[in-house]
Formats: sequence, C-alpha cells, structure tokens
Amino acid sequence: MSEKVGEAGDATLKPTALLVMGMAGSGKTTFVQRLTAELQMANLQRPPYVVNLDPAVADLQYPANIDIRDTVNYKEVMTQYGLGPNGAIMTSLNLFSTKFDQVLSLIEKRSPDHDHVIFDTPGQIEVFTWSASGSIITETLASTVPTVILYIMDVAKCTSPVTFMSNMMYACSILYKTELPFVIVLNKSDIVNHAFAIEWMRDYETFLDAINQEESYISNLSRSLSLVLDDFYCDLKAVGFSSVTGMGMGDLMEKITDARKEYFDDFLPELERKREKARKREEERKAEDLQRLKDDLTPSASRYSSTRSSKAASRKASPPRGMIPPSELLEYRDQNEIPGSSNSQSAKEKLEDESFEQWIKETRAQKNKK
Ligand SMILES: Nc1nc2c(ncn2[C@@H]2O[C@H](COP(=O)(O)OP(=O)(O)OP(=O)(O)O)[C@@H](O)[C@H]2O)c(=O)[nH]1
Repeated sequence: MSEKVGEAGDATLKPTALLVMGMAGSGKTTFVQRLTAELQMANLQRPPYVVNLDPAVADLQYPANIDIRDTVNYKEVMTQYGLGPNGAIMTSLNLFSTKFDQVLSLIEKRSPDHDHVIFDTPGQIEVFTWSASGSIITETLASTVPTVILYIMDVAKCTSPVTFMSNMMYACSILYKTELPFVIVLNKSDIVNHAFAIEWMRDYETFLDAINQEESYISNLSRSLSLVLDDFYCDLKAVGFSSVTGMGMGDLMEKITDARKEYFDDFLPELERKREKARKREEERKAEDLQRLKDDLTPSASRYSSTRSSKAASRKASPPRGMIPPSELLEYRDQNEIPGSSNSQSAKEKLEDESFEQWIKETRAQKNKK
C-alpha cells in the first residue's frame, strides 16, 4: 500500500476529503448539515472542516470554515459579466478555482486537527461535474488528500425504475470521469424506505420485473442499460440515509472508511503510475528538445570532422581548414540523413556542394597555372 500523497507527508494521517454531489434538491446542504453535526457530536475535539463551494446558496445552515461566498459575490458576477444564474455560478467557481491552492494549503495546515473535510458543491450538479474548474478542484484535491465522492440521491424520487436508471447513469458518469472511490447515499429514506433501490442494484431480475411494468418507450432503453450498469453496481457502495433524522449514520461511516481504504489500494497506485508516465514523457520531450538544440548549434564542418580524419591519409591535397572535399560531404550525408529534414534544406546543401566544387576547380587551375 502506497502511503504518500502529493509531494510530502504521510497520507494515512491526512483527513478524508468528502466531496458531496447530487442533483438539485436531492438534499446535499441538509446532508452536509447533518453530517457536520453528527461528526462534531461524535468527537468534539476533532470536528469536521467544512468548505462551501456553492456561491448561490442564500442561507447556509452549517458553520463553514471556508465559504466561496467570501471570495466571490455571485450576484455581482451576474451583473458585471451580464450572465444568467447558471453562467454566474460557473464563472464564480472558475474564479474560485484559481485560488484553490490556497484552500489546499489551509487544509494541509489544519490536517492534524481534523479527520474529515466536507465539501458542499453547487445545486446544479453539471456546474461542478462538467466544468473545467470542477475538474481542477476534484483532481488537485484527490492528488493531495484521500478523497471520496458522496453522491446524494433523492430515494423518494427514484421509485420509478426509469428515474432510478437515469440517476444511476449520472452517478456512473461521475465515477468514470473521476475514478475516485464512490458512495451512493440514498437520502430521504425517512420518506421512502431505500430497500427497493438496494434490491434493484443487487438483483437484476427484480429490476427487470419493475421495468417490465413500465409502459413508456424508454423502458426498452432502460432494460438494455440496466445490463450495462450491472457491472457498475458490483463494487458500488450504497447506503440508506436520512439527513433529517440521521438514520443510517453508522452504515455511512463504515462505507466512508472502506472508500478511504480503496483510495490507498486502487486510486493512489494508479495516480502514481500516471504521474510516472507523465514524468517520463516530460523527460523524453526535454531530451529531444536538447538534442534538437545541439544539432542546430553544431557547425556543419565540425559534424563532419570524424569522417574527414579517417579519410585524410588517402587525400592528395587538403582543402582549406574547416572545409571538406565534396566527395566526403556527399558520403557523410548518405550515412547521416537527418530524418524530417525538408526538401528545401537538401536543395540548399546541393547548391553549396556545387559552388564548393567550383571553388576547388578554380583553385587547382590557379595552382597549375603557377
Ligand atoms: N424528509 C426529508 N427531507 C429532506 C432530507 N434531506 C433534505 N430534505 C429536504 O429536501 C429539500 C432540499 O434539500 P437541500 O438540502 O436544500 O437540497 P440541495 O441538494 O442542497 O439543494 P440545492 O443545493 O438547492 O440543489 C429541503 O426541503 C430539505 O428539507 C431527508 O433526508 N428527508
């Protein structure tokens, strides 16, 4: 098990970053409020560190250590850039992501005092999951501290197999995009028991039965997709939860612990492998650049010098210093054809050879005259 994350520090001592995502109204903010309160009650000495990344939230129901709204004013962004609400949320997040290194330094500094760092994300899920800033934040966070995604699903809205399938497709897309450990939180279990959703995930036949009762044309698509998603469900961690009552807290904490372990066992080695690959690619690129620079700086005469010395004995009259007889010049070129050299370059060299030959002839003629 690799234990190093980022450039320094024992990763196993670092807090777990929990990225809370979910569709609008799924209960993210209520969930963060509940999780914060429960973790604080469980260990008053080590409360969670909370970061709000939703610039448009009007009333934050939990105490945030870092709040995006302290850095960017979403309403001002709207007027200044002439944007609508979603564009302004996206721009605010973009502006904030440029300061994310400072957020990370703060988290690293406070690491010894916290076991969890909770991130609440914007209401419109796509603003975070499909934006460059969302990717930057997720990737830099995951390469610095053990990170787990908590995908909040409104279980009361997923009783229809088609809606359930759509939500799962979205979860699947986030999982494949981030490749991070993932826990599905079946929220609002106090309204509708989440057992049906767990059964649909675990037993394909049961889901098929439910789908067969649907009349809509989309049920055909769901049938095919459910087969594909069967693979996705295999290793998926799902837990029933209620952000209102706190039901399912113990189960959730167990899943978070498992997901953290998964980060070290699977995600981190893969991240190291990618880093190593990128490092090698960069080294190769630098070596190529250096070689190209050397080739450009080396005067053509000195490049030919070794060939020249080996032929020196067989020559009758040596040409002036730094010049090579055209026969050798041509021989050298045959042996050292530079890949990728342009036609115009070889034409230029041909012209030089011809004028050089001309010069030799003229010199010899002058000598003969004397
Ligand atoms: N019964 C019940 N209601 C819940 C639960 N979680 C959230 N809610 C309610 O669902 C509604 C939406 O909750 P929010 O926490 O605002 O959801 P959100 O995902 O943060 O919403 P946006 O950020 O605006 O997209 C609120 O009325 C909550 O009170 C739950 O576990 N049970």
